[in-house]
Amino acid sequence: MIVSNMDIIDLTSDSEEGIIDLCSDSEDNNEFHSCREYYTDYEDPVSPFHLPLVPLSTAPDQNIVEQPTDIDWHEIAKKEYDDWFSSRNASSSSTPVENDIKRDIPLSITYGSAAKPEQFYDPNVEHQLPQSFANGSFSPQSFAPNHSSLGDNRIKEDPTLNFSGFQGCTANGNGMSSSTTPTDDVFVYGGPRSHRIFPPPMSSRTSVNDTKVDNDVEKRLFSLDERAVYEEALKHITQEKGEEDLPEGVMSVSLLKHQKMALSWMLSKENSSHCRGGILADDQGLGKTISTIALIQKERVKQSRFTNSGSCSIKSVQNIDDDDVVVVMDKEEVKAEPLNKLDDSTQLHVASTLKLCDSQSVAAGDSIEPRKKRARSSASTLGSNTRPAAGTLVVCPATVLRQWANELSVKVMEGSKLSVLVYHGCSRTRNPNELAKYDVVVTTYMTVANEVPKENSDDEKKDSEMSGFYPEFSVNSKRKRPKKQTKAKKKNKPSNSDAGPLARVRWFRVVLDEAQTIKNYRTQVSRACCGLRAERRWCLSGTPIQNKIEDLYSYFCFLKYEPYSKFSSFKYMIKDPITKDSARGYKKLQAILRIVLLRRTKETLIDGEPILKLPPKTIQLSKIDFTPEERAFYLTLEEGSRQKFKAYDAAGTIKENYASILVLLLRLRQACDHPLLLKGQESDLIDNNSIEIAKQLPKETVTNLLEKLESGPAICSICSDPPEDAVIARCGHVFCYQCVHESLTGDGNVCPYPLCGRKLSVRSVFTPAVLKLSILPKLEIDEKASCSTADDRTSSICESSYTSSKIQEAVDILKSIIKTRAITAGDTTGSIPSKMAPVKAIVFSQWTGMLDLMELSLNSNDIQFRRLDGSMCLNLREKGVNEFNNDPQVRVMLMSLKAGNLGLNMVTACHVIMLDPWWNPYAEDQAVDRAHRIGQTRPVTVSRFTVKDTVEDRILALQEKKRTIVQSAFGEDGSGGNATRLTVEDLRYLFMV
Ligand SMILES: Nc1ncnc2c1ncn2[C@@H]1O[C@H](COP(=O)(O)OP(=O)(O)OP(=O)(O)O)[C@@H](O)[C@H]1O
Repeated sequence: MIVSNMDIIDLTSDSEEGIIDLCSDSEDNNEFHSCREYYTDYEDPVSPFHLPLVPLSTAPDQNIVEQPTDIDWHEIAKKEYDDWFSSRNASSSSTPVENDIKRDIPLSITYGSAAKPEQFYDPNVEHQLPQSFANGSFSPQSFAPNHSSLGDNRIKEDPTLNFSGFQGCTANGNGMSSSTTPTDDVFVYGGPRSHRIFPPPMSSRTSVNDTKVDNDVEKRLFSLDERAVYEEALKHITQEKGEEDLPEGVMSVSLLKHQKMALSWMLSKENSSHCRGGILADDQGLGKTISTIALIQKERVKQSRFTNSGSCSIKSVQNIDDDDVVVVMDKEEVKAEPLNKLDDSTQLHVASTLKLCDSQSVAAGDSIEPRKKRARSSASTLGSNTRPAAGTLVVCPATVLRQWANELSVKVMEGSKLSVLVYHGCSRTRNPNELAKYDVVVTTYMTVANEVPKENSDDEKKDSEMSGFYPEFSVNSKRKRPKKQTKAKKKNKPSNSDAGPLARVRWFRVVLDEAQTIKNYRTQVSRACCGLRAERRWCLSGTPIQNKIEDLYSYFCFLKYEPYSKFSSFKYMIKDPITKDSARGYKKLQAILRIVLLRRTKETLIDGEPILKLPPKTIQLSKIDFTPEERAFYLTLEEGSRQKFKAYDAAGTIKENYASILVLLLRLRQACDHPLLLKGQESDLIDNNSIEIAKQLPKETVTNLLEKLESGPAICSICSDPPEDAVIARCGHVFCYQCVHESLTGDGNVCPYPLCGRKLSVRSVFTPAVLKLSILPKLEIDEKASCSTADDRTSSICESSYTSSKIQEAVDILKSIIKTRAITAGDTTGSIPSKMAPVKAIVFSQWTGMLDLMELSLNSNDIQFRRLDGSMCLNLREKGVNEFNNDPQVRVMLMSLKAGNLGLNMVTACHVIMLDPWWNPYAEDQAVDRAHRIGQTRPVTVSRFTVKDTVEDRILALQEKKRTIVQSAFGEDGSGGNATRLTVEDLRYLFMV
């Protein structure tokens, strides 16, 4: 049985028994299993999906009436028609969509009698039809919508539309009416419930200058854009969801069932013709890294062919610039270096030898021969027009760089080792040929942002800023542009020599780990990732949507998932339908996602069994009471904030004062942790190197920067919160100290502010104290951000020696954990019970100031701990994590939520304490999953702290709202949500106004 993606959408709402929501990721109903059951066991001989392309006018009413299902296809078809028709008529002026389409319309398209029907639809071309249609297995009379009831008057509304002359409506051998269709027929393809209303070809027209008709044509072309998606959906729905495995001796671990399924899906995606890659969106800790390593191994032969001879793949490579030439070079033996030699500036050679076979042997388990690469062109001949073909590039946050390298080494057997280069640090090679020598190159997002130049011109940039979207990156658009334009554009395009090595090779595959890093498509990092040349592209993320549906756009752009990789198309085809009718819009999105996204949660069942036998995770919400002094302090602060908010509200200036209001909220949130957090610790953040750099700036610049930094509330563009320990970059952008340090750690030297992309190092990011010290003889720090709310009664609680209620609660829990004798790990996963392991805990806070205060309390209680935050260098972070994982004396890990929530494996902890709630619940989920993941053998307890009757209670409620949007997009619940950043209503709620 063949269905279209759109059919799925509609069927879900009518849900007959046996028809399951294919798009949902039902927690108690495994989708693959259900799909298989349905499509093999359930036959619907008069399925709407067997619909031929039928002129509406040929459909007699009785066909509709006689349908054996309860679904009124006629009514639905009518509605579809209405929708299509009204949208066609909706806009007469040029929309961004139309503009895009105009750009993309081949100049050769002509109208009138010269029109080529195949521009729109060629019924004689078999591959355009659903299988059943092509095979003639459909029922010709079934479901032909009743044209008469579709309203001829609507057709007549637009007299310029003359559909006569369509010559191709025949379907050989399948019983369909083969008559030439006269005027005013519209053709329905894929079932009357389908959104696929393919327009007929244009008929006699005399002028191409008729704007209105041009728009009509464009609308039609536009709708045809989704044909490929539709056809892909057909494949994915009928396709058996199988499992793939690797032969013995390739990986050092056996793939779990869901990982075999992921491997099968990834293979099918990589070998499909439409969008070669996708989004693996399994929950954190389900093994996305392992599945990806398995994929690399499985496709190793193809990768080898690609890197060896480039030419075999060049035709299938998308986004190839016309100046690209695949170059193959000599490959030398790769020498081994131990993993522990890795430091920030080291390129790591993990494998001892390159062992690749020439033919299909890896998958089949044949012998693996050392690979020798032929030189087709020597490195010295590489000019700006040449790009060596390289293997797989893994891009990940700096924190997990080493973990990736480690997994690539440890999870692969000796005989199948991959050569791995950790490409990171200041002394990394500048030679692209070096990168091409490795099977896998692992790098950071910042390195990519640094090396892959943005390719849109200033005009485009301006246009983007004004219109809110980016034109397509030139790697993509260039392919479609006529040659003349390409030449003209060339002067705006950075030359190869401007780009770093990452941009100067053609990758077989690019994998973005923690792909939510690129969710803001305006950022340099997102645009740089899109600019990488690759044949296959993957996003790995347990939380691909964090705030809003637009988060997906970045991934679609990176994946070149057409037509949604253009913002205008994304908006028109995805965003707008959700705005207009969220239930239907989300259903469509689910279908679109289904083609490129595989998501299983830890609750997913496979064949009735849990996807993973993890020990249970218990979440305890600890509602803490303030002491009377803390309450008094908080109430004073709250009342002041509420009054200010009310004043903004009364003046109708909430939106204008958004940043100020966030600061009010920030203070309330911090007061819940410890009153001292309101004070700021800037005197601690004085870096002599930064002072030296600031001293070299003109005094006027320093004054301006200082003025901007102190002039008023700003929002850190990295975490979208008012900055903790605000710092200003040389280019004038303000961030949290920790956020920008995290972003620039190691080698990142691009300003992370959207659309900025200027070179930046941590030393060129200044605290107010640094700026002042660079121009003043001695520090005169303004204490205006001090604990000014404190009166005599409450001033004692604004000291670092004061243990706040939250800290006390955390310390009490930690003390009780430490008292717990080391326990034998349970055997919940079926693995061999581990030896006696001490009970350990991870403590998360979003503020480094709170971690500082926790440190003081832990020290005074003789609790050994380690710490990880965004301002630490990678070596220290890795050292801290290793010691926590391996030293039995170290019982606590203090982690910044912003820096430590991604990627890390910390299953030695079985207790997680979240000191403060964050707006985004997914950041918290990710943090918790450092401990609750494969390898965890003990039940995990999560303690989430909130202080009673404070803003924190209300944040928890807002978190739930945020979850709605993600659940809606993935079909994980029935409602449609629209949680984005805080709305005015949210703010009123938070301030209880
Ligand atoms: N089949 C397996 N056998 C043994 N260990 C496994 C297997 N699959 C995954 N693991 C281990 O489980 C842990 C989590 O796996 P992995 O890091 O691949 O998950 P992930 O989905 O990428 O997580 P995150 O989203 O947090 O990055 C790792 O320590 C990994 O080595």
